[in-house]
Amino acid sequence: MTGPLEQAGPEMGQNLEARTQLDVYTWYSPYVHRVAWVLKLKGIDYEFVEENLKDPNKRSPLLLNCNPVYRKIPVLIHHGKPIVESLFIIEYIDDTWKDNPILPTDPYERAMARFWASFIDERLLEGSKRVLSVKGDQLKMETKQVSDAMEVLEGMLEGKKFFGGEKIGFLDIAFGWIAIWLGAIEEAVGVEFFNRRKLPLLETWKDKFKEFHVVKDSLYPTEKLVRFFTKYRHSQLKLAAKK
Ligand SMILES: N[C@@H](CCC(=O)N[C@@H](CS)C(=O)NCC(=O)O)C(=O)O
Repeated sequence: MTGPLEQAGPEMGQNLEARTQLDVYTWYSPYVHRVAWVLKLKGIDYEFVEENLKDPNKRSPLLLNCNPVYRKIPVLIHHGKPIVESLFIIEYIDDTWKDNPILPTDPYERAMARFWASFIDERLLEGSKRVLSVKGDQLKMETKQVSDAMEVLEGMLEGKKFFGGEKIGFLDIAFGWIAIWLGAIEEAVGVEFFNRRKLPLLETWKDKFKEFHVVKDSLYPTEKLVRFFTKYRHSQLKLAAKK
């Protein structure tokens, strides 16, 4: 999926489903999906503007203006002001549209939620990108790091339905890509992160998360993701071989 995402009037929001079905360049982006899940969860209408990320040297003037530092998507434009970085965008949305809050209100709980969300981005999101890009002993090491992080998450689900407790919250949204993307990465690389026996709570959470109404609509066939990650892996390994 893609960005920038622009909050807009109801007429523009009505086009959302059509636009998300048609997106071609960045449909795979977990960062964009997590923002879109929150916008949908809160019932916020928005215009979805797609960015073609194929050529790293070609970025739209809109993206370059909105995110001159990282030149990455997603970006949320609200009242003409851009907000970047998916987790910050989600916090901004939660602070601005108060219905269906997803972050805890308690300051300590909020700080912890931020801590775990950044743990997940570093250890799991970046970790699984590294898994896709290496072979041999390095692959074993990176796979173990991701599996260890999964075990930490399993422990956090003890006695809970969702990471947010009884209902889906900030961490479920931040971790959500795991439920959808990680299995496809396992298949593309031929490794195992999700061991049903070792991680039964995460397995149950994964199934429940995928059933959640805002998530259900955004799922892609696993084969499409596996094909995407296989291609990505080949290009990364080819690049590494040239170095
Ligand atoms: N930490 C950022 C990561 C965003 C990110 O990596 N976006 C990718 C798409 S999945 C991107 O824009 N890549 C373009 C590039 O690196 O040039 C976030 O949470 O929003």
